[in-house]
Amino acid sequence: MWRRLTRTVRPDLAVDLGSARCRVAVAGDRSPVPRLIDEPTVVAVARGGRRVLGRGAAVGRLASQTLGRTPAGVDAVRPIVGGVVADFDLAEALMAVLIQKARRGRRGPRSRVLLTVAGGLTPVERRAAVGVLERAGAGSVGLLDAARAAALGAGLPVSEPIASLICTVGAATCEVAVLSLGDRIAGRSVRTGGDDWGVAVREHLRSVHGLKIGAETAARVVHEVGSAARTGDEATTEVSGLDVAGRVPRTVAVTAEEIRDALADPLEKVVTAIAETVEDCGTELVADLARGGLTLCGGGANLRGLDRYLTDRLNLPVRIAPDPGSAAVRGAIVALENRDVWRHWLTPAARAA
Ligand SMILES: Nc1ncnc2c1ncn2[C@@H]1O[C@H](COP(=O)(O)OP(=O)(O)OP(=O)(O)O)[C@@H](O)[C@H]1O
Repeated sequence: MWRRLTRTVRPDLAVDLGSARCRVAVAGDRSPVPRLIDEPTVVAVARGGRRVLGRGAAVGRLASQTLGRTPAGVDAVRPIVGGVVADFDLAEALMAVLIQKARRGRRGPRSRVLLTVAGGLTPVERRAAVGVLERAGAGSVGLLDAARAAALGAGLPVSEPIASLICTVGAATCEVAVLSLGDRIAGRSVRTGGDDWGVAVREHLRSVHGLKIGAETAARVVHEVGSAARTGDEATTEVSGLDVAGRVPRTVAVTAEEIRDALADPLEKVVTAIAETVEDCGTELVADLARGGLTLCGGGANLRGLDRYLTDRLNLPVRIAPDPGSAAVRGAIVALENRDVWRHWLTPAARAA
C-alpha cells in the first residue's frame, strides 16, 4: 500500500537520451507494458537565440514539425549529437518537459531515474548526460549499459548458462554484447548508426546526381527506399534538392538499389563490430550463438532487409526485437522493477564520473 502510494507520488523513471529520439518510461505503472513517452530529440528556439519557443514547451514532437523547413524566426536544434550532449541547456529544456509528461505533471518528490548509456561514452560524456537529467528535475540518477538494457527489454535469457548475442543500432551508436549468467562476456561500442546512413545518401546524391540535399531529406530517403538486402519492395522515390552546378532546385528519381549500394560502407561497421565480438567468445559460447542467433534492437533495426543482410554476412539466425527502438528503455524498467536481481548491473551516477 505504502509502496504503491510512493510510486504514484514519485514514480521511478527509465530514460534513453538518444541523438534521434528521447524515451522516458514509467516504472510500476500497473499496466502490462510500461507507459512510454517517445519523442524526437529536437528543441525549437527563437532564431539566433537560446529562448525555447512556446514558453519552453516547443520540444520533442512539437519542435520536430519545424525541422528541415523551419519557418522564419525559428531554429530547430538537436541537443544530442553523435550520442553525446552537444547543447546542455537545450537538452535540459527537452528533458524537463518529457520528465514532467511522464509524471503527468505531478509536483512533489523528485523521481529516481535509470539512464541507459552507450558503452563507448567517456566519463565526461556520461557526467554531462547525468547533469542534464539532474538539472531537468531528476532525483538520484543511476546508469545502465545500453546493450544490457536492450537485452532485458528484448526478453533474452541473460541469466541462464547460455550465451545471448544482442546488437542495438541507434542513430549514432551501435552496441554489441554477448551476455551469459548475468554477465557481459564480450562486446563492442561503435559510433555508427542511422546518421551515417543519411550521410552516405547525401554523398551519393551529390557525387552521382549532382544534387545537394539536407539531413532530413536524406533520412526520409533511407526510411522510404533504404534497405540492406534486396526485399520484395524495390521502390523508387523522388528527391528534391539544389543542383550543385546550376544552383537551382532540381528533382531526381532514386532507386532502392542505388541507395542499398550507398549504405554498404556504413553497414560494414556494424558487421565488423558483431563479427569481432563473436570472435572474442570461446568456441562453446560460439556454438550457443549459432543456435540462439542475434537479436537486433534500436531504431536502425527497422532498416529493410537488415536481418537478412546480417544473416548472410555472419551466418547467424537474426531476429528483430518487438518495437526495437524502445527495447533499451523497456529493459531499464525491468531492471528498476527487479532492482534486487539486477543491482550488479546498475551504477550510481557518482561512480560513473
Ligand atoms: N524504417 C527505418 N529505416 C531506416 N532507418 C530507420 C528506420 N526507422 C528508424 N530508423 C533510424 O533509426 C535511428 C533512430 O534509432 P534510435 O531511436 O534507436 O536512435 P537513438 O536512440 O536516438 O540514437 P543513439 O542512441 O544512437 O544516439 C535513426 O537514425 C533513424 O533514421
